[in-house]
Amino acid sequence: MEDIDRLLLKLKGYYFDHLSVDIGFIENLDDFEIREDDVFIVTYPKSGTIWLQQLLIPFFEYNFQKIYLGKRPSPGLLSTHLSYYLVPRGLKNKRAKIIYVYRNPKDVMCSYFHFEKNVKLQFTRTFEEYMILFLEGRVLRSLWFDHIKGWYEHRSLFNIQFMMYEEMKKDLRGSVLKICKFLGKELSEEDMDTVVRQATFENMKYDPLANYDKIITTAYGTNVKGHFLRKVTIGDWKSHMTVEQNESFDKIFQREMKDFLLKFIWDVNED
Ligand SMILES: Nc1ncnc2c1ncn2[C@@H]1O[C@H](COP(=O)(O)O)[C@@H](OP(=O)(O)O)[C@H]1O
Ligand SMILES: CCc1ccc(OS(=O)(=O)O)cc1
Repeated sequence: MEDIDRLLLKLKGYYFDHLSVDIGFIENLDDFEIREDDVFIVTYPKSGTIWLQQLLIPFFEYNFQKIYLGKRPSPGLLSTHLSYYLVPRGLKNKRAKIIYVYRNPKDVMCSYFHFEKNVKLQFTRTFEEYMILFLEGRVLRSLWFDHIKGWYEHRSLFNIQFMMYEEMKKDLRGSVLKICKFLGKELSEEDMDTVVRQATFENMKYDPLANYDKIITTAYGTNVKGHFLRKVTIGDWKSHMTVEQNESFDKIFQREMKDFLLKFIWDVNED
């Protein structure tokens, strides 16, 4: 497992991938101009980023199409997996709004494992090996615990709304209402119906835009086997993790997340 540091690129203490990273852009992030009406979707991978995006909007630090973001239309809607300390100064000054989507980390890990397996053809790790890397933060976008704790503990710096993937899954309409309230937007019943319908899994599952098909094949090649939209369940981890793996995950989770205030939903029957 020693090849991780060759496959990934650590910049400013955070893992990026060689393929997509624009080093100059990352180095100058602090000065990137943030506008009052910008909205940022912030996630750790596999937490529901694309669900929030719905339409093809530029991925802040992926930008394969080399769109000049300085000329983005207003309001700008951007998404990022960056850690709180890497984002532009303007965000830390509450210039724009941020929606942070989080998901229970066992399902994140399982979703990420499949994504890596499907997209990166050289990926040969077993689930057991992947779990070790995930829990050590030796994966693209580094440690899940650091990501969520960093954003949550520094929330007073930002104009930020936290959303839970599992709550969106259980009550999409209620979640859209919460987002609208945060963004100061009011939707008619009809528009609300359209937004909710467009964001259902059934509607997005085979949508090439929602699955980043073009971007992914441009970046990773045409042999890519999988899609971004996969299983979409709460508690998928139960069909991946052994009792021992689950116990060791729980031990680390309890140590890392002691006193953490946000709640998590691990099971589809849980409220
Ligand atoms: N409309 C939707 N409803 C529920 N889950 C969705 C969704 N669109 C995407 N997802 C899920 O979000 C995960 C991908 O997250 P991201 O966009 O951050 O990479 C995948 O999880 P699974 O692999 O568990 O199915 C994907 O299926
Ligand atoms: C914008 C395309 C893209 C490519 C790869 C991604 O992977 S990850 O979520 O950062 O692991 C995301 C988006």
